[in-house]
Amino acid sequence: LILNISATATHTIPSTLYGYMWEDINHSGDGGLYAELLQNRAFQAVIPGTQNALTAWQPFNGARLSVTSKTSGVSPSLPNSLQVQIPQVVSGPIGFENTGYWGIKVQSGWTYQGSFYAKSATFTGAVTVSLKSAQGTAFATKALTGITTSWKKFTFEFQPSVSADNDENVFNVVVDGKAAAGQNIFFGMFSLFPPTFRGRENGMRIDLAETLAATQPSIWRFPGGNNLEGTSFDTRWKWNATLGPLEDRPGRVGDWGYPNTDGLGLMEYLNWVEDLGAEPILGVWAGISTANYSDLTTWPVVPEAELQPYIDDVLNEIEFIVGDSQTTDGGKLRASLGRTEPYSLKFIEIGNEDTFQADSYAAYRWNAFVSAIGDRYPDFDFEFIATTLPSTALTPAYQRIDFHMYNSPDWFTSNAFMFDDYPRNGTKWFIGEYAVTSTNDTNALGDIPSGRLAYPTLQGAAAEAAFMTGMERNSDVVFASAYAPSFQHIKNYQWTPDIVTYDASRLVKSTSYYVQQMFSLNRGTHVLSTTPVSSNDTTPLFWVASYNNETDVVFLKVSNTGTQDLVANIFLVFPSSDLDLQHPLAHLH
Ligand SMILES: [NH3+][C@H]1C[C@H](O)[C@@H](O)[C@@H]1CO
Repeated sequence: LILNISATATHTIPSTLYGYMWEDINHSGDGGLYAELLQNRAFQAVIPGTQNALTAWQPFNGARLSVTSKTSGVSPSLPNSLQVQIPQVVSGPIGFENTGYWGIKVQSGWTYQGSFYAKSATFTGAVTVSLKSAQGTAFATKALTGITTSWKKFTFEFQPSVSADNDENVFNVVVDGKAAAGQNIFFGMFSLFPPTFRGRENGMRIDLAETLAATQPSIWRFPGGNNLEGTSFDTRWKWNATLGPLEDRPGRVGDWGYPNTDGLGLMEYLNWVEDLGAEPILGVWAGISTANYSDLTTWPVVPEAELQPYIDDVLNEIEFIVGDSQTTDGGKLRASLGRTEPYSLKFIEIGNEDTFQADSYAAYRWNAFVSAIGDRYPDFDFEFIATTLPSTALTPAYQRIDFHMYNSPDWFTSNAFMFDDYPRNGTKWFIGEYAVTSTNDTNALGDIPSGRLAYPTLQGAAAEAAFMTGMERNSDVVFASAYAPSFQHIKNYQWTPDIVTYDASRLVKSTSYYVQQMFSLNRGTHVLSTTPVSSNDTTPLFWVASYNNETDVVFLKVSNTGTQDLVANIFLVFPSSDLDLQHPLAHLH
């Protein structure tokens, strides 16, 4: 392949071009990026007496465990407690254990910080907590005393003496059998954290956070995705239920079939986005919930006459994020939670993938939210992003639209040029979710036997790269993009493929991860046009040239989607007329 790269820059490349879409799916948040080690830590969003109320908890040495709301909970937001009944006849330590999110990493030298609430009408003895292997080896232990008849919070920290050689470890809680015989003890709101990314309290798991940060994302779309929407209006993601002390966060049943602790809440997300140096793309709830995936047309929609409370909710969420800490309620609340300075917020996405209820989106929902936000915040030049079909006419007309692409390698390669002749009329696209999901050209979201990918593949990553060259070349109309979904806990997931797969202590970066990293780390500021001057067949090759006018570097990104072991000799040819030594492109890196 011989390419002519023009020395004249075409358009600028927006700084927001590469980043992530994020929602708690596949235990990407709880059990993933959010560093809490104990699963079902506060018995949130579970029904006492049902099987899953005790998810991740198990008795030790014969204690009888049950989740109850009959006794007052740790807080109004956390009505459920763990009731531990100690048999009449028992000797030795007795209690219960948490098995974590399918394991707990035990690392010597780490300081683990933990807490729990306890009360008992009769028992006043010591409670001993420890990290233990499944075989009973204790790595770290702490005894706590002072249980009273009313809830009391116990905090502790400990350092494992040695690292465990696997993740089959438990957080073990015991009392002395003789001292507790025949008695009831109640526990609630457990928490156990390892060290976190940048040491942030209630923060992120270091290895996973570093993996995402290492791709230098410049946008972070959150909190969803379907997980924004809720399986009912009342179980939608509620920004104000994800703030403040963990005792004040009720949690919810997420849209992906497991309870969300909401410990990774709005402020944790906004702090994380700042740590990444990225722009938040805030998804706001827009009046539909995902009742069931089998029939998308039945998803309930808030009638126009009942929309105002949800609009007010969004206005208050935005005030919490950007409001003045002296003069606005939202800003004062934010300051009271430790953040005086407003967060930066530019992009607001109205809803998520609202293509199944496009009529109500077009008829009133889009307009209602955009107008209300614009009226309330006239001085903020928010960029509103629509999430319905691009063909849907909206009032006001959308300037930016989020469209999702999950398809086969062939679809991505044959659509790599879809934006080359897209009208330049001011409308800009956010490919807010995309991935090669299947080798099946006619059913990209089927099951594995029908071609669905369990994990990203080299073929898929090369096809994604081909498509990305098109997005970058046309980044005057594609202002942002995000592979999705991001994370997958190998022990419990709902969607494949995903860009990073992990368990309690290890992670695997996929081929698609490295493609995202390559495109994101090697960014030009301007696109350069190219002309192939070779005669041989270039169909399997896709490329984009760019120039960074700060570092004075020319980038040429090439994807070889060919199946043969095609060797591409790439010669960068500059027309001699352009090659005056003063020209910024003369110093080729
Ligand atoms: N159905 C996909 C589209 C939706 O927005 C996400 O929640 C899902 C996986 O990323």
